[in-house]
Amino acid sequence: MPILRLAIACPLRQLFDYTPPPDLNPDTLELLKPGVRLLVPFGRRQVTAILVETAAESALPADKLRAAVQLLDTEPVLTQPLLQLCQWAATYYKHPLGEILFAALPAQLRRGTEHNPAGTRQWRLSDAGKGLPAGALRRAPKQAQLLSLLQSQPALSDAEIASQGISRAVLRQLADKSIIESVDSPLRPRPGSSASGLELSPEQRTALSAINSHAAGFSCHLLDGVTGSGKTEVYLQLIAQVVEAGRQALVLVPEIGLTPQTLSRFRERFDAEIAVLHSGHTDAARLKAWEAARSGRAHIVIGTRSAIFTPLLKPGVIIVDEEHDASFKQQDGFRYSARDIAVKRAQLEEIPVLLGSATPSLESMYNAQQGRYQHLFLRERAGAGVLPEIATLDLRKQHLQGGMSAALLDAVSAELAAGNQVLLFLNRRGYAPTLQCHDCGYVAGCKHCDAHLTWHRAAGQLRCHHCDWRCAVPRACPDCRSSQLAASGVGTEQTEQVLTNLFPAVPVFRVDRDSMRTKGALEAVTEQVNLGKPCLLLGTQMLTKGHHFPGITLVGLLDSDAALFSADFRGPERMGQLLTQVAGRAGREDKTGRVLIQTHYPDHPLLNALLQGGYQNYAQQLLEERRQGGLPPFGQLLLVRADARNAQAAEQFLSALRRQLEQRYPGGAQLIGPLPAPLQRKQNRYRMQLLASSSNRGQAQALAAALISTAESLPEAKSVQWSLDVDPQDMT
Ligand SMILES: Nc1ncnc2c1ncn2[C@@H]1O[C@H](COP(=O)(O)OP(=O)(O)OP(=O)(O)O)[C@@H](O)[C@H]1O
Ligand SMILES: [Zn+2]
Repeated sequence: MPILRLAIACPLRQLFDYTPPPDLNPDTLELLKPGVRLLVPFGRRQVTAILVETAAESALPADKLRAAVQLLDTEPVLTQPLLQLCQWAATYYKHPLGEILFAALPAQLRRGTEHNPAGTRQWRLSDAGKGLPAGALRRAPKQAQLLSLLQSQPALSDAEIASQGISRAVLRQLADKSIIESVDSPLRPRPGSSASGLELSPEQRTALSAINSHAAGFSCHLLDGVTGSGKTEVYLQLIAQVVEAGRQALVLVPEIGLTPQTLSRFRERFDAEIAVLHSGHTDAARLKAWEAARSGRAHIVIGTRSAIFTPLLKPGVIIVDEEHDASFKQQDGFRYSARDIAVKRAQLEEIPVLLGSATPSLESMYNAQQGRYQHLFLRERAGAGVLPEIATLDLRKQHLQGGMSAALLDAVSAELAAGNQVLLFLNRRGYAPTLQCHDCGYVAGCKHCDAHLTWHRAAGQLRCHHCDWRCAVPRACPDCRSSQLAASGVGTEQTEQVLTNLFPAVPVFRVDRDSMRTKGALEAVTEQVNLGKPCLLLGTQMLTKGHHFPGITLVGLLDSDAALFSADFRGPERMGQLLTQVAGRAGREDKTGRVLIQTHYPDHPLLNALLQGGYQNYAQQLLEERRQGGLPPFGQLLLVRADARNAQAAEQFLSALRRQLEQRYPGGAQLIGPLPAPLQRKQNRYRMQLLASSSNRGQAQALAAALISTAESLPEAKSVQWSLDVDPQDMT
């Protein structure tokens, strides 16, 4: 009997040994392939487990080994390369494999429901079955009937077999005799499955053929194309080729990029099955999409971050759109980068991967410069579009209405009068970021976090944007009883009100998390805007990605100052990306566009570098600074976070961790901290950090392993919650 080495969804970084279910007959032992699920006793419960490998013996004594209860699958739910990918991720991110594998499964399969891909599984004759003569198995008429059916047809589904009055028992009997075998419905090439694409520009053609010249085997390409340069068109034509060759394309988009507009662009182009994986879907819908991907029925799989773990029968290409986007990094639990995992997956699946962006991350830029990725450029806008002119508006000493200067408002009204559309960007929702007492200076703060409360005027509430705590707006100052409570700062709700008053004749569409909460709200706005009539679009980050509004000729950025003074070392990179992406919404077709950036610091060196040199030169300058600072991509970072009910406990844990590491690895690593997190108290927990950096990857991996084993052994760990973030993106 083989020993089954199983992964179980629990925080332990180990596999668990079991013996096979006792009632499994010897012929079905071969069903025990890595990637199948089993039901096993675990403590006093029964849980679902995934077979990772089999072994001849176990380190446990035989009487300590427990038997699995039931085999749940006849086919592995995770493909071999995917299993390998998860194992790689467990090692790289130092995260328990069981949790990673179970996160990769749809919820229903995690719970241990038997997996019966009804209607999708197909059966065909095995080689042994093909060797049988017509009319064989005469003594078992039902078996003979199924055999003869399969002798006349290449494959039949479960449903088709059942419709012939043949029971599952008969099917099992033939399968057990290895006369028939199940096939996942083969993906057939779909020639002509796509409506013909646009005629590519020379740059687009060069990019596409560069990717094609590597089509067999692994290769990684960075498609670095200015906003509106037709990157999506390159993806679509690449996907068409992949689908026509009978393979599947996996497309990752940022969380807010998976808009109905994006999807309809794919649906219009392809007469192929598209599976969409999105956290907003119900469990049942997710399972269906996942199954379509795994069985090979779906030709195209589109999803956000976690879709990178979707099993594919015949992968042909992986595309990561807006590869710089922060939402590709998971910020809690299993803290992985879907972009980095995409590259690893392509390597394991031996297929090309394409990372696309108008504002590539410094990591990808550097990888391209080092020759690890092939750098492909689209320097011009596609079709008739030209890149917009960008200028700053000095806010100093200006009178502002709803956060807008007279100069900006003049520009807005001129565009509207000319029949054009305007987009205004303000990355702050609510009416005002703070409510302040004019008499004593009191500022309303969250009870549970070190943060100000945002005033949501329409709702009559103050809300914490960190923990979502809410309370009614006080009538008087809680400190001095004065009634002089006033808004300080401007949020989208306030700007919307000002715009509605100033431009009563044009519709104002506000797009932020509050106004777009209801299903279909964003579609409704997009539809209105695409009618092309003059309108004002006002929004947060939600408006920056995946949107193509051809009628917009003016983009205004209301407040760019906050981004200039970020505490995070990635702040300048994010600012450059955000400004470039927002600006890129202007003048996307035949109309030329203009961008106005409001700031109190028109001479700020970062702003000037970006506006004068464009994102490419700006990024180059930032890379140089990172090199000098030994920061990513030149060094690797590991961030240990700890939080506790009191600040001392978190600090003591991290100090102890630091001391131990210094003793064990003198001179091996640079450690900074423990330091308070930028938001030190959140939901009544005190948060501290210890940052470790290393100049090479091998060393960083060894250090990460040491961090984990040391932290797990510290007695101080009992009173804190802690986690390790490998390649942290957000240091808050
Ligand atoms: N070869 C082409 N000929 C004519 N028009 C094109 C061509 N390629 C793309 N376009 C058009 O140009 C516009 C912008 O293209 P697309 O949305 O693909 O750009 P993008 O680079 O993906 O944009 P983003 O800035 O949103 O990342 C679209 O309307 C598209 O239909
Ligand atoms: Zn709070």
